[in-house]
Amino acid sequence: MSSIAAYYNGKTILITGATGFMGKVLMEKLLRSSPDVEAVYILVRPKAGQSMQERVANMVKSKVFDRVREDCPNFQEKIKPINAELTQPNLSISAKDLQELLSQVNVVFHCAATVRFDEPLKHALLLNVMGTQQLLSLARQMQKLEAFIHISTAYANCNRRNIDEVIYPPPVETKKLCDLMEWMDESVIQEITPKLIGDWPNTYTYTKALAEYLVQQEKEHLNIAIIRPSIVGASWHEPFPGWIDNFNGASGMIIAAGKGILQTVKVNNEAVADLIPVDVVINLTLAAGWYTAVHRPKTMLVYNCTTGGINPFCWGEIGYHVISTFKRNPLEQAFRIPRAQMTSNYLINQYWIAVSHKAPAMLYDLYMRLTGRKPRMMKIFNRLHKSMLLLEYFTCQSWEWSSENTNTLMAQLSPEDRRLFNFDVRQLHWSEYIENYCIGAKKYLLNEDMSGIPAAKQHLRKLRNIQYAFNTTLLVIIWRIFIARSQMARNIWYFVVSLCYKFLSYFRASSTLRH
Ligand SMILES: CCCCCCCCCCCCCCCC(=O)SCCNC(=O)CCNC(=O)[C@H](O)C(C)(C)COP(=O)(O)OP(=O)(O)OC[C@H]1O[C@@H](n2cnc3c(N)ncnc32)[C@H](O)[C@@H]1OP(=O)(O)O
Ligand SMILES: NC(=O)C1=CN([C@@H]2O[C@H](COP(=O)(O)OP(=O)(O)OC[C@H]3O[C@@H](n4cnc5c(N)ncnc54)[C@H](OP(=O)(O)O)[C@@H]3O)[C@@H](O)[C@H]2O)C=CC1
Repeated sequence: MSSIAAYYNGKTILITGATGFMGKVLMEKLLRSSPDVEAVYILVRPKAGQSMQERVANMVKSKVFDRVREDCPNFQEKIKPINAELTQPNLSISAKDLQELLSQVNVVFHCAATVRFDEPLKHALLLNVMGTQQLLSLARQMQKLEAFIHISTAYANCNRRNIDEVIYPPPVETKKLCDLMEWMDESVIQEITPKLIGDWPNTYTYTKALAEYLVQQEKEHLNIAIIRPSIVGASWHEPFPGWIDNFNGASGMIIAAGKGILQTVKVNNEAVADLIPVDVVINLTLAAGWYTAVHRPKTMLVYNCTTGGINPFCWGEIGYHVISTFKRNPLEQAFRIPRAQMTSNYLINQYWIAVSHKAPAMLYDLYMRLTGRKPRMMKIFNRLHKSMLLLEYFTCQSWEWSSENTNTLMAQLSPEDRRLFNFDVRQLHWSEYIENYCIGAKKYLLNEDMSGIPAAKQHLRKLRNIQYAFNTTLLVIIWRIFIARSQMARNIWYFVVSLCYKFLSYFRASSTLRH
């Protein structure tokens, strides 16, 4: 029997961020592998006009729980939602709920965070740092707590090239920064944010670095481990190959490439693309929870959860596999044929943006206007360019993460645990993974049926014909203008035409002689 699965049976778990991408996969795996888990408390806030109860009811119906639904049809009875808002004092948890949590919880998995790169500093700080601090002080009061697992990011220390499994000194004293945020005007904060975050590319990675330091400060009082995943992508195997439900990380760009919208992207083709499948991260998280609770390591362990050092794959190779998969399995109603110019050269990239993004968008919008419809392509491209600008920091350079703690943990697992909670990325076959990623994005994110592929291929053929016709017309027009204006161009043109004519006459004469 798996020790990890056995450990969670009978335990009470608290998960923050359970409605998010990783939280859902964590909850699913936990409920499926340890069906006798006592209860899984999840902190959920009402959102977009939906109450907490409505959100949870919708969530448990989602595809991600299909496997667990089959194995244990009453799995949702184990899920106990708690109304909470991590940015509010005491997390906005009612006194009754709080008592229940403090007396019951054995393991905390803290996944909630804002992952947006453009989040205003104040809000990122409130949620990623102060929210974590509040949760830690709650955890200190939990009577039966055995482990606290904090999900950070491998890019929390992206201002360094080599990142070990240690906590680095924080860029600033958190308390001072929080005090500043309290009295300073929002617009001033916005203005000084680049100065405050310094070497960090965005408020997300900066606040995750601050949160790591806070977590470490609790190591004397709590049994803690930190997991640092790199760019979390679609699942490798579980619950289904290619399962994905949001546009974060590389997913949005992959889909934009499949739709033929993204035709050029600024990347260093040789830089390592440190993608990590979501199920690998979750297996490591559950294994680390078990190890922290059962073996109680003397020091707080940080686990870098990355692929680059073990099984590297470059952005250039990702681009190649994404495009070839989408040519074989096209997305519906593509804007253009999938193709990707990938370069780290600013000028070349700007050229391709003008030629293959802006020009087609303008032409398309003109066509929409002429046919009495609302233009929308330029707006989509402006949004895409904004996203590309925020992501290029991660696609134009490489980092090296050490993974000793992760490897040591793997060595501690029984063969059964290693099979059920596999996080050995040496076995990852990239081309197969990328293919499943693209198909998963098509099926689970865009809700496209695989039976629509012949029609999508037909649509691509139509786009190819339109493109050929357009290019030929353009070439003829340019040439006609050129000939009309330049004597030299005319001479070249007559020379080429007479050469062709002579060649044809010779060919015809020699074939007549042969007969
Ligand atoms: C050949 C190709 C190779 C690929 C080669 C490049 C890969 C390049 C990856 C680098 C990856 C670095 C990753 C760093 C390492 C971490 O730490 S990964 C995790 C960290 N967080 C993230 O990835 C989040 C990054 N995203 C953001 O911060 C924000 O989305 C951005 C980029 C600022 C854009 O903000 P925005 O313009 O306001 O757009 P956003 O609100 O996100 O989306 C608006 C709507 O469009 C939808 N949407 C977004 N994208 C799409 C899409 N593509 N299609 C359809 N709908 C979409 C959204 O679902 C959303 O819908 P609603 O929720 O409004 O209904
Ligand atoms: N995705 C990735 O590529 C990576 C993620 N990580 C880390 O993994 C963790 C999970 O990320 P991921 O699942 O992708 O993120 P998601 O954005 O999918 O999920 C974030 C979760 O946090 C919750 N949350 C956000 N704000 C609040 C709030 N104010 N109060 C309560 N809950 C809140 C969200 O709830 P709601 O549904 O209500 O919005 C959601 O459940 C994060 O800590 C992130 O930093 C690390 C590396 C890469």
